[in-house]
Amino acid sequence: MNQSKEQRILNFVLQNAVRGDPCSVVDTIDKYCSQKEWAMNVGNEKGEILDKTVEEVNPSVALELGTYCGYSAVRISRLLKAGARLLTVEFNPEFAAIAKQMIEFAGVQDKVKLLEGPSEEIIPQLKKKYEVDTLDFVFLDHWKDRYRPDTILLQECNLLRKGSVLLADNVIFPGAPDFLDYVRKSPHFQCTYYPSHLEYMQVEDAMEKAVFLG
Ligand SMILES: O=C(NCCCCCn1ccnc1)c1cc(-c2ccc(F)cc2)cc(O)c1O
Ligand SMILES: [Mg+2]
Repeated sequence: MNQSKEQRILNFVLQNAVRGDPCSVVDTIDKYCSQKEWAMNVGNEKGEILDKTVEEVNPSVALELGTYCGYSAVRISRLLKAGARLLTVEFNPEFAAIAKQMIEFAGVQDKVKLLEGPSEEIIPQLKKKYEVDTLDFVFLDHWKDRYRPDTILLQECNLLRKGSVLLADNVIFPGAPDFLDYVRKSPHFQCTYYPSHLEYMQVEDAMEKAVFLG
């Protein structure tokens, strides 16, 4: 049975990165995906925007929608203070299995909880099943047509508080036009646009930050 691309990425990390060193895992994934096989990790250029936002927010509780191979889960969790945690949601079981191993190899498993399933089912469970009060930071990187409905669902579930920060990947490519329109027109969000490029490519992309105003 031939390997998946995601399995090849994981194997390259297991063979070339330093166990327990999140930065080396991030750099090794970027090396593989820029030189050998493209993959939809947020990448280093947009990753630096992610880093700056996480450092600015310094979240106690963070949510990621769209784990994929765990690149941004490792990237985010390496910046979290002691006791802070990241909940990351992945729908695809194969991706989740790869991400679990990636997170463990990076040594950030104590900060990260990987939740498998559809975001529309998991979000309403966060308070009671996962003991979340409100979310300080949300990274949206899953199906682009789920950004807007899940942002509405987060509000309906009272998971956002005044100052909660949403950061969305790919708002230009593949694009999330309905999400951009929604948050930019909503009186409940203060938005900032960060032009960038698609991971490992010279294609235009961008990230949108949307701060919940309550
Ligand atoms: O689709 C993307 N991500 C979601 C993957 C599935 C999420 C499953 N899931 C997890 C939780 N709930 C649902 C994505 C795509 C691209 C891309 C760019 C160019 C191109 F030619 C093809 C693709 C670049 C990204 O940066 C992306 O993030
Ligand atoms: Mg993305």
